[in-house]
Amino acid sequence: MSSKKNMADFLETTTELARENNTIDASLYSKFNVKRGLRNEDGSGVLVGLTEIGEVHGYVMDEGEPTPVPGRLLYRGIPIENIVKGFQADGRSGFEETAFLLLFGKLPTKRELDDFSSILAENRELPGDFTESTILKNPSPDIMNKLSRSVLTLYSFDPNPEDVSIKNVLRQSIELIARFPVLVAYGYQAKQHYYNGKSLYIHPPQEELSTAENFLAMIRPDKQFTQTEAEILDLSFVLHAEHGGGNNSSFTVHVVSSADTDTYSVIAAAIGSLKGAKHGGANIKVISMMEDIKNNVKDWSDRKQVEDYIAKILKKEAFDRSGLVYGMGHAVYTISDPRAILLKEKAAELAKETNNQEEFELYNTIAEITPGLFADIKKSNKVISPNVDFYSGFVYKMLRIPTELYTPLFAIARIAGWSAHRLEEIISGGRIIRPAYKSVVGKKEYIPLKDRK
Ligand SMILES: CC(=O)SCCNC(=O)CCNC(=O)[C@H](O)C(C)(C)COP(=O)(O)OP(=O)(O)OC[C@H]1O[C@@H](n2cnc3c(N)ncnc32)[C@H](O)[C@@H]1OP(=O)(O)O
Ligand SMILES: O=C([O-])CC(=O)C(=O)O
Repeated sequence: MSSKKNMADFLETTTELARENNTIDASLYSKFNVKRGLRNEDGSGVLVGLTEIGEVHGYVMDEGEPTPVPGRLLYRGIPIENIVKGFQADGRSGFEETAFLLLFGKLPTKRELDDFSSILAENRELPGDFTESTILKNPSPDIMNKLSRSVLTLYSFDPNPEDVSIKNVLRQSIELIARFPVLVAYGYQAKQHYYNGKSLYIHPPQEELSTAENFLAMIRPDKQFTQTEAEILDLSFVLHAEHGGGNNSSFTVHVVSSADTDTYSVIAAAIGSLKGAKHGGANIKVISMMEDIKNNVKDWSDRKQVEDYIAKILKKEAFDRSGLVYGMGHAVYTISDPRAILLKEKAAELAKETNNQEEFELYNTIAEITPGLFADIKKSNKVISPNVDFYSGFVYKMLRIPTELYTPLFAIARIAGWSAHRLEEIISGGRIIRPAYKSVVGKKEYIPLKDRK
């Protein structure tokens, strides 16, 4: 009998095997007209669904070619800028109104908004011994990982988890929208305590506070926050709440919902998608990329020095060697992402107040020079600009929010959009999503074990 291999030795001999036998000849994709990443040849997305929830515009078709235009984002047909102006003019929080709009397809009346806000407030508290048994007993170094495990565990606390009737899915969705800030805040506190040796703070949610206010109170030992901090976080929640059906996590919601599974399974899958560095996880990557740039560029005000370093990143010679400048580029937007424009305005205000103007200028320099460098180095005609993740982390940093919470903050907002897409898939989808993969391996013989080499 051969001696037992340990995992490290086993991987040493099998990693290349896995790579070799999973590498498909790149020319076959064009030969069989495969829409890689569900993208057409011209970069536009393959049309796979209809939605009334979110609309994302980044180009217009001109003589069959996508032509860049400034980005536009609409929730249920209403431009995002008008939604923001509306609640800001009233001096109230906007996330609850936005979640209602996304779920129900209309702006709430005053009465409907009050009812919805108080239902959210009443449902924030976690059930039974959930905090002790699930969050504190099983902390995670990663809050997105903790969030998805918490969501999956909520299944066991739900008296009616499998029922996919609209009324039941709506109930589950509202509970999740209410509880996400609590799950994230407690997951963070557990990490701080068990991994970082800090004191443990479990502040109960307060009924009179908005989603953003509650979140800030729950992550701070003294529960204190300023009105400006709450307003900016609320704005960020509104801007992150929805982005059409095609973004990776909302599409995940459509795909998994179409199999007729439970709400917790669907939302856990979406959280896994959002965590990715090319999707919501980019907001954390931007911060580590900026730290790397700050450490490697001597004079941030010297455009040439910054250019040289960004060129190195694009050539896979610096930072994480992926070749990506995080926070830049988008599958739909070209010239601009309207959310990045609004977040940049907030970043400018905060940078002035908190004396972070030098760093703000560095962000702006990178935003300005990357599109040109990208075009030159990658020989690409794809038009790129800062996306929502570019300035959001910098804004959170100036709000004194710890970095590991940046992607979870995205999830606290996006649960509203995911819930709306799940309902839309259940009500209007009606077919299991099942595209085709062509097998290109050919026929092979089964060889008996004793004859294999
Ligand atoms: C909330 C959000 O999800 S917003 C997006 C957050 N993600 C990021 O900021 C990560 C950086 N950006 C990216 O990776 C991409 O721009 C994406 C994933 C957002 C969109 O990508 P797509 O529009 O689908 O472009 P696609 O993946 O087809 O890229 C085309 C080429 O441009 C490159 N590219 C796209 N964006 C960037 C970038 N920011 N930096 C360097 N190269 C880029 C790709 O690597 C690819 O190169 P290749 O042909 O050599 O493989
Ligand atoms: O639309 C996308 O592909 C990604 C995005 O910006 C989002 O989900 O907010």
